[in-house]
Amino acid sequence: MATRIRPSSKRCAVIGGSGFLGRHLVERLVEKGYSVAVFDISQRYQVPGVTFHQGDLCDKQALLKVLKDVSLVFHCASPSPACDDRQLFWKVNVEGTRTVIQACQEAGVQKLILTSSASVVFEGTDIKNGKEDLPYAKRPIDYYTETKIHQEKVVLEACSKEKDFLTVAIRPHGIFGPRDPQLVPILVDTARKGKMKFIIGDGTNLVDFTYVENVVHGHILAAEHLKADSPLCGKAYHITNDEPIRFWDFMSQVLIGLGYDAPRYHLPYSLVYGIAMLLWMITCLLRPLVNIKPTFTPMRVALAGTHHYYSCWRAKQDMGYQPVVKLQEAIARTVASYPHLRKEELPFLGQSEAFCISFGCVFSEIRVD
Ligand SMILES: NC(=O)C1=CN([C@@H]2O[C@H](COP(=O)(O)OP(=O)(O)OC[C@H]3O[C@@H](n4cnc5c(N)ncnc54)[C@H](O)[C@@H]3O)[C@@H](O)[C@H]2O)C=CC1
Ligand SMILES: CC(C)CCC[C@@H](C)[C@H]1CC[C@H]2C3=C(CC[C@]12C)[C@@]1(C)CCC(=O)C[C@@H]1CC3
Repeated sequence: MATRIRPSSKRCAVIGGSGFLGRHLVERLVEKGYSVAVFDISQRYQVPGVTFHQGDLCDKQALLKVLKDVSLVFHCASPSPACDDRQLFWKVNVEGTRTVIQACQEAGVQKLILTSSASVVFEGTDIKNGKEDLPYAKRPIDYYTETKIHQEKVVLEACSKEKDFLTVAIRPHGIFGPRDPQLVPILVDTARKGKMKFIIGDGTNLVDFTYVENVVHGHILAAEHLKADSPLCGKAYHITNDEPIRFWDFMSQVLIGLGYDAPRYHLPYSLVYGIAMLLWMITCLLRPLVNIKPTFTPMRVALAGTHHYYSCWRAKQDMGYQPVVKLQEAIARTVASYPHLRKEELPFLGQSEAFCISFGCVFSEIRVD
């Protein structure tokens, strides 16, 4: 019988390595002396020593070519939550992840680290210091979350010491940092349209925002501690900054840092959530004709108006996790990294005019892409 030669434990692949988190992860892995192969549907950068493989993770043959001499795989690919395309989420996050697992097992990969999400337990109601044993959301708010739940289950169930294939899921929350295509750009876009004048709810809700380097650190620690006799096998781990902050304070700090005004008028949470729900249903009905993308989706409103912060005690205990960049330093670095999103000085607009325009915008403007 032919014996399989084990690839070095420092040979890894990053599926989704062209994305925001993926690229930060690749850069850190290279710094730590790993040899890295990136697998992604698109290539957006080049790093010396990193090989790029363009392909769809739903394509097992394409994956096999990359995974054949790799012992460790990070899977951080997903369609953007903003696309709200149920079929695509199922195809990539659930079916595609099954394909990734099969390809890993056939290629002899020993460890798979999945980027899941703390949102897998979020149903739109308060979560305070949530632990990993909270049940999965029975009624997930959006299709993205629905498929992240199935994806995490599939990966954790595949963990098998007998098959020499170990898996773990990292659940970050609200990742931010340089090059993020989501949080800061959407926030600034919303502010530029005059829609960031309002605080949804009383503004005291605490939330986790996690700096990308801390998320990367959590992934690498998980990879290095995942062994047949370790408690990590088949488990999920919250990775946060361990400094919950008021959602609206975080938004305000980023906005002010970039030269925009902080939101200050309050709107009742249930009113905004109801309107967001109504708008979402209308967009679904109209979808065969036009693709409308409202800024205030039910998920975003729920995230903006409820407490949702998580304990990372399990990661501290099992893998020695501690955030490496504190929140205030992380916000400062992030703001400094977006000079192109700074506010350009515009002619002065009176406070009452600004209020009327913004109030109208929030409810009336729907963007048609
Ligand atoms: N950004 C956030 O706040 C959070 C993100 N996550 C998870 O972290 C992971 C990374 O997210 P981001 O870096 O923010 O997203 P991103 O959109 O920047 O990166 C995702 C990457 O996946 C690739 N991809 C998508 N479909 C693919 C396919 N079929 N085959 C191969 N590659 C494909 C994309 O091209 C992209 O490069 C995702 O799994 C996401 O669910 C979890 C919690 C919070
Ligand atoms: C329009 C404003 C009310 C909000 C602007 C900022 C939001 C775009 C972001 C605030 C919290 C973010 C977040 C995610 C995406 C961007 C935000 C909604 C996720 C949904 C990304 C994917 C996940 O797995 C969970 C994240 C939670 C926080």
